[in-house]
Amino acid sequence: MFAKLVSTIESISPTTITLQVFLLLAAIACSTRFISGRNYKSDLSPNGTSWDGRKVATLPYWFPYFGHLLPLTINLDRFLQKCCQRSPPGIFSLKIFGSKYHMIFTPSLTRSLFEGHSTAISSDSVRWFLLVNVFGANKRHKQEHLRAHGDAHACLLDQLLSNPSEMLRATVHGIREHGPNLVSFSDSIVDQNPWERAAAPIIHTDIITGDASSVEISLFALIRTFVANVALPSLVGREFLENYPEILEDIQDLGDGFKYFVLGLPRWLPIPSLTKAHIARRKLLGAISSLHGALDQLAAGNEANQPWRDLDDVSAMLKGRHAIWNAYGTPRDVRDPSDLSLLWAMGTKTTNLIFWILVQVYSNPELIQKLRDEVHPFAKASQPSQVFGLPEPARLEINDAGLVQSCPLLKACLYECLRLHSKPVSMGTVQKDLSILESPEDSRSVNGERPQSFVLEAGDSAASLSDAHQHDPHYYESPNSFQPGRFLSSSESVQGQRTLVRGTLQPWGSGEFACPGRVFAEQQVMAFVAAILVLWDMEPVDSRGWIVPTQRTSAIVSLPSADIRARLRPRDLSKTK
Ligand code: HEM
Repeated sequence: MFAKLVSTIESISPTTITLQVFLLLAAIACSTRFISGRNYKSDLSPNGTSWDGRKVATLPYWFPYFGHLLPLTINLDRFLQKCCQRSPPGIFSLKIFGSKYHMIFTPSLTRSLFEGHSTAISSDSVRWFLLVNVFGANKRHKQEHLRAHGDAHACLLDQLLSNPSEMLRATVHGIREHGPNLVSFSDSIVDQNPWERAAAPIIHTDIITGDASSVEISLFALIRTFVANVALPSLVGREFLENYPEILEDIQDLGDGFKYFVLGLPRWLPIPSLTKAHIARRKLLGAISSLHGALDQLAAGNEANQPWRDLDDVSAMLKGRHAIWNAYGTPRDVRDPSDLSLLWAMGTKTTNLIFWILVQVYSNPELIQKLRDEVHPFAKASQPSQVFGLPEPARLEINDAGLVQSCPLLKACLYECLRLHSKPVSMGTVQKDLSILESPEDSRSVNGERPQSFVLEAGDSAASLSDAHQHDPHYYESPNSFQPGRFLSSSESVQGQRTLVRGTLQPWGSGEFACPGRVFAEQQVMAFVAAILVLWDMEPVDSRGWIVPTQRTSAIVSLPSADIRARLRPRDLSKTK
């Protein structure tokens, strides 16, 4: 009997085995697709005659257990976009590794979940997942992280949501000091500012006078490096950037590997941006660890160790969290990644956003004039008279509170750029069965039927895909064009101004988990943009005029897919009001 079995197996050629395995897999895939497709159709039809308490339909998939993993890995953005187009109810589910992920892209369903059920949804596991997978925390120390997290997060909120925060004051001080030196007109690398060196400057001279008249630069490189150089010291102190001059490249490399970290791809895969992201993360964590070591020395009453000398300008937020972690005995491999997540947030999201606003605004001469008129009372540039025949740099005054309170058009440009160029995501795990409800407005806009409610079960995960809503023509007319006016009220307020109306846009995420840096981010973006507007004229080098670059996805705020060259010249301040 045994001999017969062996001879039968031996008689099967490897080609036959491969074919049989292939046929078996194809049969499994086809039947999985058939069954999941049938379930999808039945879940899409109303629950009996009722639109209430519906199950969320899971999109059909081919492979059991892995579910939608493959198309998500191949092209995450494109796949999610197609899923949204296929899902009339504004919500759909995906299966990954046997778990259910509800994806919501209708504003009222998002609000109903993240604001209406904030106690029934937890972001702890998502937050921990990102801290481990993206920022390199040690997964064995989850309990230690959870013990200190409440206090460390409260310290962060306390500092970032206070108005004006210490970090905003430091940033505005930096903008005042360095804004007039965005480009220095110096052709010696030694005399150029770090942000100019990153932007490959070429100085153009006036044919008649022979004087330097404008500087040609790579705009994204200039703005990113300038903003980061001015803003990051408000968090980690100036010495951090002096001791680690390559920090911006490392933050950028970490950002480029973000999606691979999220997907949990192993380090050895031959993907160049994944390898670079690992190296960058190790260097960044090393730099933060060194700073924490110096803070430990100070806390123990000693001198800070080399290379640190003066840590007075390190933010109260960073020092406060450091003290909290010391009190809890939180291990280094949890606290360093936590601070890295902050450094990354500050070194990418606002820098990218400021670039997009400047490109959109400078490409519209009428808009730029309106903005300059609006910000004039709160961002004033003046030219001091020459001393001993030497030209003095322009002087800048900024009233950040005035900008935020009284410049609705500038704020509308900020929100319109967030709508066009950001992909905010809120995620959480459902803790107990719950039901989320669509608003009548959304049901009219999205599916033209009566409002529906959906049931989510404990243990499922849920995420809001605001990007789909941000480009939905049901909510935003001509959704791909830049129209800041859509965020302004149609009538004027008592003070004779139109006011900002954010409507259903939620660029900072939703509910309790929304971005804790939102107040600070909005204030600093407005201060940077206003300062550049009042100090600098800008024109594109491309003879076709300003061309807003296409975007490539980065976590939250997109990157331009290619940089653009622009010419900067200081504004003639004698002619401005
Ligand atoms: C244009 C600028 C920014 C945008 C569009 C933005 C947007 C977001 C979004 C959508 C989230 C996820 C919220 C959620 O889960 O619902 C988030 C989280 C976060 N953001 Fe921002 N953010 C910006 C700037 C900043 C800045 C400047 C900081 C720090 C100073 C910051 C710190 C954080 C932190 C720490 C979290 C995680 C919150 C948590 O773990 O609960 N963000 N941000």
